Amino acid sequence: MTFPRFNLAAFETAHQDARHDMARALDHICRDTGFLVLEGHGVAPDVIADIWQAAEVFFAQNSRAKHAVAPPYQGYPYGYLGPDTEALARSKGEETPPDLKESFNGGPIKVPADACADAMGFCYQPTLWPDVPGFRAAWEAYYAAMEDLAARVMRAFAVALALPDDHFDPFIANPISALRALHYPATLDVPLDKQQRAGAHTDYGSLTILLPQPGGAGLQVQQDGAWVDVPTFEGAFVINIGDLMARWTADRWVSTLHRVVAKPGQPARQSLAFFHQPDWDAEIVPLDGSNAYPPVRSGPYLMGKFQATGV
Ligand SMILES: O=C(O)CCC(=O)C(=O)O
Ligand SMILES: [Fe+2]
Repeated sequence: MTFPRFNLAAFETAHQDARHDMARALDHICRDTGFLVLEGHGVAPDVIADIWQAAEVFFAQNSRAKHAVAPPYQGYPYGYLGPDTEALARSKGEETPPDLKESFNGGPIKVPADACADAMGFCYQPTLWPDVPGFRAAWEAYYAAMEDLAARVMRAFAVALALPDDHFDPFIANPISALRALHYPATLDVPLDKQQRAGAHTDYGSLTILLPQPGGAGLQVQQDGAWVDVPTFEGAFVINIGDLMARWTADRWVSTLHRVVAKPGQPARQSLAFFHQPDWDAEIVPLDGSNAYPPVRSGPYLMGKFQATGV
């Protein structure tokens, strides 16, 4: 399969017929694989290089330094998760050994003044900043760039769904997205049975913006029962649809099962995943007017999903 690509800047500047054709192509991709390579994103190379390097420095620290920013209690959504703490396949009810990875997680930079108590107790808990020079500034700059980019992608999505381009704007005024830096240590031996770098799962939210290790292999999507490699392109992101968007579109669009495969002798791999999530109170009702799914609020929906993956 040739992996679908979409150029956001070309879409945004296209006129009438060309724009319509691109929107149709985007709709097809989201119905078919729900994964695409995003070009023309306009994120400044410095913003990417700075967070990439800050994450490398963070993960290169010893375990004690990393655990200094571990979640203070179980269920705290942010901080450092060491090896043996997460198995993503459990979100699909599959019992597997823990994923061969470690991660650092952070939440929204701005807290709205009227956030409710449940939101304050979950997604608006503070990000725990590691003692790595320049980390916080690099992280916040990248997070802000991802928030802007996700809003632009949501506009393209609206057009692809034959809606006004600002349709989603009121739902993503104060998004509760999370940013996750991932490090997959080099694999020496054969992993345990069913053990992966990231077990097969779907993402939870509206869309994910992934920056994979340049030239690195391992991310795979399931297509017709087979695992297909996702290619990496220098300077491009990988975008995928999450469960909430599939639900929003009444399953017109697919939230595709994916994993990061583990094999013996792999070099270390790093990636950054931005999980875009509409405002806590955004009510997600099927866009086609059907009753395919009852309404859910974005925040409680996310909280419910979050609980299943700890080991
Ligand atoms: O690291 C990657 O390439 C993908 C990770 C992923 O799918 C996730 O964390 O949800
Ligand atoms: Fe994922």
